[in-house]
Amino acid sequence: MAGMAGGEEEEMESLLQWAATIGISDSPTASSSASSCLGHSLSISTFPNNGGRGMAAARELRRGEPVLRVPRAAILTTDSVVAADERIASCVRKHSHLSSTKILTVCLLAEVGKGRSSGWYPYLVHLPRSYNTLANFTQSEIQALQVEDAIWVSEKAVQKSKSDWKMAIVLMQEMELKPQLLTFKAWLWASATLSSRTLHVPWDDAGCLCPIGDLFNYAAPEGETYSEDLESPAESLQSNLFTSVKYNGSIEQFDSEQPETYSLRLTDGGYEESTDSYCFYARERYRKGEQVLLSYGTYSNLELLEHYGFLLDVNPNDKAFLQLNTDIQTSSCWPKDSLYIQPDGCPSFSLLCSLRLWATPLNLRRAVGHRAYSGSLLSAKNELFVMKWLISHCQDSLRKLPTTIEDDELLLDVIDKLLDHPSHKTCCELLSPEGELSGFLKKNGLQKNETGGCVLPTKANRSLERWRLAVRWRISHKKTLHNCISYCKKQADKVSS
Ligand SMILES: C[S@@+](CC[C@H](N)C(=O)[O-])C[C@H]1O[C@@H](n2cnc3c(N)ncnc32)[C@H](O)[C@@H]1O
Repeated sequence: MAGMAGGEEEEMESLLQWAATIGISDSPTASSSASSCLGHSLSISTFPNNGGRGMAAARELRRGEPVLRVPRAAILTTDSVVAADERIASCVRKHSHLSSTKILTVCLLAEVGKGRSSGWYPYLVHLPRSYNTLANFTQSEIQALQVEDAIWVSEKAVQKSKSDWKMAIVLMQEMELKPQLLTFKAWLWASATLSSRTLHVPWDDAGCLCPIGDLFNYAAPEGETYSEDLESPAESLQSNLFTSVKYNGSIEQFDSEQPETYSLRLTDGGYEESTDSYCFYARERYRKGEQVLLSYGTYSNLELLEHYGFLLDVNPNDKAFLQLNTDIQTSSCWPKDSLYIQPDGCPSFSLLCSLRLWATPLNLRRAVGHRAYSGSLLSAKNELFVMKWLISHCQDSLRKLPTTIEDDELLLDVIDKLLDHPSHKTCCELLSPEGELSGFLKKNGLQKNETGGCVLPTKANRSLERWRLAVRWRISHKKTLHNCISYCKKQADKVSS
């Protein structure tokens, strides 16, 4: 278990041993008496810059090769919790009007409340203690996102968590959960656990918690071919699931001697009814020691932050939305959420089409509609107008934001120093700057004389991590707008030459 401290490693060993006894395995020749469920295909390792704790290839893995199987008996779903406890079952029956995700959240808290007597205890103790999903952001951390849309999404996430908790509290009281499990803090923890870790199962929209299977970190899907029955990104978002791309084969083929079939699988994993187990496959070829990643679905950075509490510096699926007036939004029939700028600065197909139509006089729109919808340029004059409008709109948006990319990068540097060397002399030196940083320090009660030479309190440290995420998010948003300006300038030159 590369990169893990001694105690942590021992605890992890007990989880891997428990997992083996309940039939979780990364090997075709699984044995419930094995001392670990891993070792044949995978091992647990730490990837500091790529998700922290994650899965490493224990040997060279071929693309499409099965790497892990988790039997249904091991996964935690509402069904499995309820089946093991008649008292929980009867309470849940009385509250069947609650959404499946709220019920699973309550079931998770109920299992946590059982302590060592929970069948999933060895798994539950290894869940993260805290999360950085948007619902966990404080008002000042939300404001650090700077962009109105992103602030709105974050505030909505916080409000939704609060109202979900209020709706579920009666059920939790009836279950007689311990007082500390009835708090909003506990609810936030449980709902972030589900949001960031559940996998899709066909029988419950809330999904499942999958021991060991939820240790894969994320890689964005890029140019992969999905099977037709895959949920759309919107659907998978709605149900907060890892998107599990289904492989229409059988786990009977969990046999490393079938290279040709592996290359046909473009799958990460999914629940397979034929064997009643969750199965995971290598999404690409991995060398020994490399991190084995899973695609949870197609997400923009704001969506990753909302549901998983992280973002990618390079995310091919990121989207920057501009404030568009209603005339533009209604000039075509494209939905509002398809009107965005891609990370390379190129406007989305729908945005370009809408702008070209909007820039066309009303009485001529019908006549050029079919050309606009097929993605064609309408005229040099029209294109030039659209490009100039985009340039000035991006410049305006950037100007309205309180800081530049350069300011943000400097701030990020300071935050990194504070996180890396909280007890270092530099930490004290960093405590004097004006603006955002001094606001943060005040908010956390960290005046210069109070931090000299000591470690940052846990609460301040976590806040700093979330603030860092907000600053990284706004940098990537601003970069996209700058890229759009460059893209449009080039297009405008091309059209006018
Ligand atoms: C399903 S868990 C993966 C295992 C997790 N690292 C753990 O230690 O339990 C998903 C969480 O891992 C982290 N994560 C996954 N992929 C990541 C990535 N590419 N970069 C940063 N964090 C990532 C995020 O905190 C996310 O919410």
